Amino acid sequence: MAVPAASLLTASALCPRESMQVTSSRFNQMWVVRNQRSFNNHVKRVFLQSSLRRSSSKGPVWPRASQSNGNTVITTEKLNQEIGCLGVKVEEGEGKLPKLVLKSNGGSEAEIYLFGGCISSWKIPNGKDLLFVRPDAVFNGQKPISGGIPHCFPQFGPGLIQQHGFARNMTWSVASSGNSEGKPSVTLELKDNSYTHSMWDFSFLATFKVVLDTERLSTELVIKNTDKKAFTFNAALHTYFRALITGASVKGLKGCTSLNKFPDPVNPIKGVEEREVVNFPGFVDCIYLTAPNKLLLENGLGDTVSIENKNWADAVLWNPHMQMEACYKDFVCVENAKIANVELEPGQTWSGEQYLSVN
Ligand SMILES: O=P(O)(O)OC[C@H]1O[C@H](O)[C@H](O)[C@@H](O)[C@@H]1O
Repeated sequence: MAVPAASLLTASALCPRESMQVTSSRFNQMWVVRNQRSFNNHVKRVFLQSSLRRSSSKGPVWPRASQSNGNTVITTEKLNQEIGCLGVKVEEGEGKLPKLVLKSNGGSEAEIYLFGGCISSWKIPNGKDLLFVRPDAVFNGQKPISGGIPHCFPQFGPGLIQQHGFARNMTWSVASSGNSEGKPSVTLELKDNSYTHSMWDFSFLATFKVVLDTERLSTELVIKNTDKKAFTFNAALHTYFRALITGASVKGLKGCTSLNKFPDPVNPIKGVEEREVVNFPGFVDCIYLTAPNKLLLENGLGDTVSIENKNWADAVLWNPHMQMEACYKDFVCVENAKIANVELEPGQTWSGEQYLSVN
């Protein structure tokens, strides 16, 4: 299946600083004046906490553009000066965690928490947020954000390290930002540190590029082996879509080999999906191997979301049903995944692209 031509690369030009300052500096100044004190306090707190944790080889590292060691304290103003540009700014999010806010010329919006490199919101021009954050999600920089598009890396799990890996549990830094023809973009990055080495003893560079178009949210995850030895990993984008569970369904999985993790997640039942349209009548936790590059989600709220990908070989459907009684009716997870291990020799890269869109 063809992947949309709207390539991530075409939107990669950095913002011209001069035009960025003319267009967004007043807004940023106003925001900085209003928020700098509490935000800086948060920055100091995070820095102190992470310094303490670093001494015991644990915990997130505060991000910095042009990061060398990740330990430098940076203010909102500085962060905005470094990465803010037309359609991209830094704001204080839930729990005072920093988030990037992207606004396209076409009226769509996205929010990305640096903690977890997690896209928490994707609003199409009519204001509907097509992503979902669970009501029990915490924004304390300690636990992964339960919602939006969390990363599962370097394992989907279950496996030897924490469920879904550590990437959703660390603070990513901002490598660059840009705006091409009204489409804002940011590239986040995550590198190994003592925390990751304590679980998975390899050096890596993960970059995550996000481009927001009017009706499309594109991402590209690139994993590079920066070690001297080969490593293997697997990964997923654990996307939570807002939905009405009784009306939600996914098309495109018929014929795929399925690994049904219900009732025993450690010994999934192998089968073949025979349904044209897969819905969510109860607990669902199922891996689909070699899924097509395009799935269609009817979210039950009147939207058809196209979920396209390049190189995310597999898919996962998940809904916890009564295990999460308070919210299971309001979302489904349709995840692009790479379940089989990818092996990377030193210097090699792997990339996976995801394109979410509505008509
Ligand atoms: O609660 P989490 O760690 O975010 O994981 C939530 C779920 O994610 C995936 O979809 C897995 O297939 C499930 O087995 C898991 O329970």
